[in-house]
Order: sequence, then C-alpha cells, then structure tokens
Amino acid sequence: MSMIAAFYGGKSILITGATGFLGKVLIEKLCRTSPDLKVIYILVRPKAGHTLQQRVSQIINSKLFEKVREVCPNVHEKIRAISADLNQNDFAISKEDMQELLSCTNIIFHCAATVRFDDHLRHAVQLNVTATQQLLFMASQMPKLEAFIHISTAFSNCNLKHIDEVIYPCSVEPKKIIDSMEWWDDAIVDEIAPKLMGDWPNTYTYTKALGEMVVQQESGNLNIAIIRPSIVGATWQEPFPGWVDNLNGPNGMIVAAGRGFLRAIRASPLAVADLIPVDTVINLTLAVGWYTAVHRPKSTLIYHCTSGNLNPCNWGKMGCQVLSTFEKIPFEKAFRRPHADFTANTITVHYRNAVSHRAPAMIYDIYLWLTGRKPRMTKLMNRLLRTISMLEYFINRSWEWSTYNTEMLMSELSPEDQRIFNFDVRQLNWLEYIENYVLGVKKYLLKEDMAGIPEAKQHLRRLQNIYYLFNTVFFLIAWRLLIARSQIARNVWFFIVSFCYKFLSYFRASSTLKA
Ligand SMILES: CCCCCCCCCCCCCCCCCCCC(=O)SCCNC(=O)CCNC(=O)[C@H](O)C(C)(C)COP(=O)(O)OP(=O)(O)OC[C@H]1O[C@@H](n2cnc3c(N)ncnc32)[C@H](O)[C@@H]1OP(=O)(O)O
Ligand SMILES: NC(=O)C1=CN([C@@H]2O[C@H](COP(=O)(O)OP(=O)(O)OC[C@H]3O[C@@H](n4cnc5c(N)ncnc54)[C@H](OP(=O)(O)O)[C@@H]3O)[C@@H](O)[C@H]2O)C=CC1
Repeated sequence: MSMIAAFYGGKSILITGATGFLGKVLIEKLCRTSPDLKVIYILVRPKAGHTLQQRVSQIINSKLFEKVREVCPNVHEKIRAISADLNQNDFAISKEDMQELLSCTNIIFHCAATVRFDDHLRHAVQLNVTATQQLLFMASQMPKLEAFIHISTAFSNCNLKHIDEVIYPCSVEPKKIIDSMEWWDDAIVDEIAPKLMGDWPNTYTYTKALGEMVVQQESGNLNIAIIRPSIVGATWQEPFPGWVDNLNGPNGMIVAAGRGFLRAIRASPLAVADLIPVDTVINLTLAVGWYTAVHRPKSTLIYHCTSGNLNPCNWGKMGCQVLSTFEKIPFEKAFRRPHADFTANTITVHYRNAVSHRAPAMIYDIYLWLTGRKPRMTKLMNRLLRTISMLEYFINRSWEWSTYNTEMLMSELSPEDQRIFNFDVRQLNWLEYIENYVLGVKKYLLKEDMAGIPEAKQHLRRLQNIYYLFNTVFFLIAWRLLIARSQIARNVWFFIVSFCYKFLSYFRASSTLKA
C-alpha cells in the first residue's frame, strides 16, 4: 500500500495555479492515486469569456484526464473551483468561500505565478511575492493545515553558479519592495528595476527569489517546504509520455525548429540542459507534501528538482535528438525544412539572423504581398528572435544544484512509493524522452494527426526542391551580374566553359575510338 497515496485520502487540498501546466498534472496525479481524497479547492479566475465551471470542465474532459475519469468517475465532485484573483486583496474570495477554505484546508500547494520573463516588475512582484505573502497569511489562520508547499524555480538564484538547498537573501528586503510598489509610479519602477534586479536576468527569476525570502520570513509556525524545479518539460511516463500544452521554455523552440523557422540559436552545445519532466516534478511535490506533514522537519526544507547532477544531458545532444526526430515525425505546414544549429560566435549569430531568419521571412512576405495576401512572416520572425534573446541566458550557462534533500527523501520512501511517485531522474533515457517530447508537441500542443505524416513528408520534399531551385536561380543571376561587371569573373567563366568543352570533346573522341 502506498503511504503517500493513503496520506492524501480524506484530505482537503488547496491548489493555486491549478489551471497551469504543473497544476493540471498535480490534480491529475492526486485524483488518480488518491481517488478517496475529500476535496481539491482550486483558486481560479474567470478568463477569456469562460466561467469557472467551464474552465474546470475543460481540464477534466481533456485527454490528460482520460485515466482519471476511469479511476475516479466522480472527479467533477472532488474539484471545487473557487473564484479568486491573486492580484486582488484577499484574492477577491467571497466571505463564505474564505470561511470554508480557512476551516477545512489540510494541505496547500502554491503553484500560481507569472512565468513571463518580460513581465513588468510591479506585476511580477504582485503575483510572485505579495500573493505568496497573502497566501501565507491565510495559511496561518488554518487550524487544520498540515503542510504548505511552495513551488519556486531552480533559477531563483541563477546569479550563482553553485546552488545549495538553502534560501539566499536578496539585497533589498521583499517587504520594502512590496511597500514601495504601492507609492512608486510605473516610471520610477521602470527606472529602478535594473538596479534592484542586479545580476538577475529578468523579473521572473528575481521575483521568485523574493518570493522564497517571503516564505522564509513569514513561515511562523507553519510546516513549509519549497520545491525548485529547473526547466519543466513534457511528461516522461505519466499519465502518458510526451504530454505538454504550452509554448514556454523549450516547447516554443521545438515548434519553431520543427516548422523550419528556427535555423540557428546562440547556445553552448556543451552546457547542461537541465530539463526535468513535469510528472517527475509532481511526484516529488506529492512526496514532499506527505513528508512535510508527517515528519514535520524542524526547518523549512528546500528540494531541488533538477537533472544535471544525477543524469546530465547537454544542449548539443538534445538539439541533435530533436532534429533527428523531425526526420521520422515531421510537423505539418513547415515554412522550411527543419535544420538548425547551435552557434557560440556573436558575429555568426548576427549573420545567421540576417541570412537564415530575416531574409527568408522578407522574401516570403514579398511573395504574400505580390499574391494579394497580408505579409506576416517578418512580424512572426521578430517575435521568435525576441523570445530567443530571452532564453539565451539559460542555454549558454551551466549551473550545479545540490540535491541532498531530494535524495534523502527518495531514501525515505517505501519501494512502492518509489515506484508510484518516481522522481529518480537517473532512470530517464534522454533519447527516448526527447523523441516522445517532440511527438507530444506534435500531438498535444499542435494537435496534429499522425495520419498526416506522409503528407508532411511530401511537403518537406517539395520545400527541398524549392530550396534547390531557388539556390540555382540565385546563383545563376548572381554569376550573370558578376560576369557583366568583372573581367576576372569573365576569365574564370571562359576558363571553366573551355575546360568543360575540352573534357567533353576528349570523352566523345575516346568513346568513338573504343566503338
Ligand atoms: C539545434 C536544434 C534546436 C532544436 C530546439 C532545441 C530546443 C532548445 C530550446 C532551448 C530553450 C531553453 C529554455 C530555457 C528556459 C529557462 C526557463 C526557466 C524555467 C522557469 O522557471 S519558468 C518557465 C519558463 N517561462 C517561460 O518560458 C516564459 C517565457 N515566455 C515569455 O516570457 C513571453 O511569452 C515572451 C517569450 C517574452 C513572449 O512575449 P510576447 O511577445 O508578449 O508574446 P506573448 O507571450 O503575448 O504571446 C504572443 C503570441 O506568441 C506565441 N508565443 C509565445 N511564446 C512563444 C514561443 N516561445 N514560441 C512560439 N510562439 C510563442 C503565443 O502563443 C501567442 O500566440 P497567439 O496566437 O495567442 O497570439
Ligand atoms: N514551467 C516551468 O518550466 C517552470 C515552472 N516553475 C514554477 O512552477 C509554477 C507553475 O508554473 P507553470 O504551471 O509552468 O505556469 P503556468 O503559467 O502554466 O500557470 C500559472 C498558473 O497561475 C495562475 N495565475 C496567474 N495569475 C493569477 C491570478 N492573478 N489569479 C489566479 N491565478 C493566477 C494561472 O491561472 P490562469 O490559467 O487563469 O492564467 C495558472 O493557473 C510556478 O510557480 C513557476 O514559477 C518552476 C520552474 C520551471
């Protein structure tokens, strides 16, 4: 019998960020392994014309929840959506709902965050710091609370090279920043942001570091743990391999490479690609929830959920496997044949951006314009290059994260729990994982049918022929222009033509003699 699964039986669990990438996998695993849990409260905001109930139904009726619907047919009754906006005071939760949450909650998983790298500092502080502070305040009023699990990121200290499972202080106290945000206007925030952020590359990683400090400072008597995942990727094993549903992190790059937009990226092929499957993160999260509640460690434990020190894979190997998977499983509607490489040299990057990214986009836009359609490729390409520029920081460096607490927890689990809540990345076969990842991007993110593969291959062959034709025409025009302007080019051309003529004459003469 799984101790972890049994632990969640009969429990009331509060989840923030439940509609997000990690949140969905968390609910799925909880409902599948502990169908006898009492209730999962999820704090959800109505969005894009969808009511709360519609948002929940969309999740429960999705492919990801296929197994859950079998194991726990009354899953609709287990999930109680509470209208909440984490940007508002008291999260804009109604009095009755708040009362129920305060009196019933046993475990909190705090996943909500803004994960955008370019978010305005004010918004990032509001969600990643102030909302965390407010949630901790709510937690302190929950008599039945057994554990508060905060999801942070392994990159909250990306300004360091070696990172231990401890909280590192930021130079300015989070409380001061929260207070200042109330009276600083946007112009002041914009001016002061780079000074506050120092050597953090973006508002996301900086505010996640502040969020951890808040957790430490406001922990009081709460039983808290922090989980720091690195770059979270598609599912490895559960509920099925390759599930992914957003364009964050590597996903967008895989789409861009598979559709032939991405041709070159500034990256160190030997830098460690610290990817971690989302189901591994969730298994660790549930194990940490159990351990924190049952063993009540004396201090707040931090768990690194990373792959680099236990089973490293570098960007070079990952990129090769992504590209070789496209050969077998091409994406539909490719702009060009997938071919991309990593380059470390800045001049080469500028050259490749001009020749391999911007020029084809402009040529295609001219073609669209000439055929009476709206040009769009240059805009799309600029967006891609902007995204790449934000990701570059993470693919040109390696970090070392120690994993003592994570390994300690692994050894505390029963063999049954080690199997059901597996977070041992040493068992991960990268080549197989990446192949399933690319397949998952095609099936679950791009929603492409596998039956379309022959047509996609045919399309790539057509693109290849267009590429050869374009290059030949381009070469001939360039050569013709050169000959018209340069005596040297004319001499070379004369030499080549006369050489070919002599060779052909000799070949013809010798074959006539033989006959
Ligand atoms: C040699 C072979 C190469 C083969 C590929 C190999 C893969 C290598 C990849 C390397 C990737 C490394 C990634 C490292 C990441 C480190 C992460 C740290 C971990 C974390 O803790 S947090 C989670 C990560 N967070 C993110 O990834 C968020 C990043 N996103 C943003 O910050 C913003 O979205 C961004 C990129 C600034 C764009 O902002 P904006 O221009 O305002 O666009 P929108 O977000 O509003 O979206 C508009 C539009 O664009 C679509 N979109 C968004 N992102 C992408 C994308 N990456 N690729 C393609 N399209 C994207 C979005 O869906 C919208 O479309 P609409 O149709 O709705 O308009
Ligand atoms: N994905 C990754 O690679 C990594 C993620 N993490 C961490 O994991 C956690 C989850 O990330 P992930 O699932 O990828 O993020 P997503 O962007 O997929 O999900 C974010 C969640 O937060 C919710 N949310 C955002 N703003 C509000 C608000 N004002 N009120 C209520 N809910 C809100 C979103 O709700 P809505 O659907 O309404 O927008 C969504 O459910 C984060 O803490 C992140 O820092 C850490 C390392 C890597």
